[in-house]
Amino acid sequence: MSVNKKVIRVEDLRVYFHTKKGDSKAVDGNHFTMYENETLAIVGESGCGKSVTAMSILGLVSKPGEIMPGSKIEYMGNVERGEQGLNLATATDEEIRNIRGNEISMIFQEPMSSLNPVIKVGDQIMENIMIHEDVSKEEARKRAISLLGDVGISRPEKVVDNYPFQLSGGMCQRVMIAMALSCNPKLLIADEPTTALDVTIQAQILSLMNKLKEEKGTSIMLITHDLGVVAQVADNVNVMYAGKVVETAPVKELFENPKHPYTIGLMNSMPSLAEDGERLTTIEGSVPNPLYLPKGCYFADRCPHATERCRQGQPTDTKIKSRHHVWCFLYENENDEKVEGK
Ligand SMILES: Nc1ncnc2c1ncn2[C@@H]1O[C@H](COP(=O)(O)OP(=O)(O)OP(=O)(O)O)[C@@H](O)[C@H]1O
Repeated sequence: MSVNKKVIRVEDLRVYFHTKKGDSKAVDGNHFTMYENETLAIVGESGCGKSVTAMSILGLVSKPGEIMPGSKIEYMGNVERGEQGLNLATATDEEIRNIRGNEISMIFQEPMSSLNPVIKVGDQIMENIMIHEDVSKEEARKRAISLLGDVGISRPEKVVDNYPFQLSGGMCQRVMIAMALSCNPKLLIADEPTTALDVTIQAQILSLMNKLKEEKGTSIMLITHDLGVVAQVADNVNVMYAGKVVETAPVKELFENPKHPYTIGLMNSMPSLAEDGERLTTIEGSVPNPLYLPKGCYFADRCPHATERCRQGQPTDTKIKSRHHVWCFLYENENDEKVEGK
């Protein structure tokens, strides 16, 4: 059991895109809890609903998308202020604006497209500080320089007056992180933050995120395809498939004792996890179209263990041990039996 405080609790989150062909169920019953001072990695193939989950927390789902009634994204930051938890799924735009960029902030994969090319990077950081806090321009500039230093930018007093195009991709990503950190967020959402960067910069950014968690107690959601990255920085992992979490566990437990056939498939297909000379396998088939989801387990068509039962109904939560849960019929009667092949 974690002793850390809860930062966000997601229950039955459903996000549908209402299209001409019908409802595309991008997220369909997602649930998880995030804690202070912990990094939760969300992994899964493209189209599994990772980014839409993040966008929901940030109140950035727009039409034709809709966070469906009954969904709960309870933000606990308010509880510390003596208020009730705020359900971000139903909060007003104003309530979300007060929190976004401030208590909850985000870094995206493409820093260049998130930074404004015609505004100096320092001014962009200062603006974010001044929107949320009552500080003078001088004070905000001092903070911007100090933040640029914190994220490992040398000569921050010079870089503060640079435009994004004068900086490399890695530097821009650091600027984005500085901006995301400018208001000491309780929750940082990082969506593939290192995918576009070379390995050296990637390692630096990941260690920066670790430092942030340890020093400030920030709760971090890391969205990634890369299980190698997960192994380096995550405390807990949610494996998502077709809009749902299919397995959740502390990182060491997940790597040592993966249960869901999809998790095992992902691990067997990761070059970064293979031993030298070990043959990589791929998971045949593809993620189902969220417009046409099957009646039973969404993974059944690709699963080597699928039975008729799996095609007829949805698996429910099986607890393997504390904080390790799996949604798979293989485990419904037995608590700790391994799937062959791992
Ligand atoms: N504006 C939209 N209209 C219709 N469907 C959408 C829209 N945005 C996202 N989707 C659908 O939602 C599903 C989940 O997308 P999402 O971007 O969350 O996946 P992801 O797991 O983050 O993938 P990736 O790793 O490629 O970023 C996808 O099937 C996608 O087609």
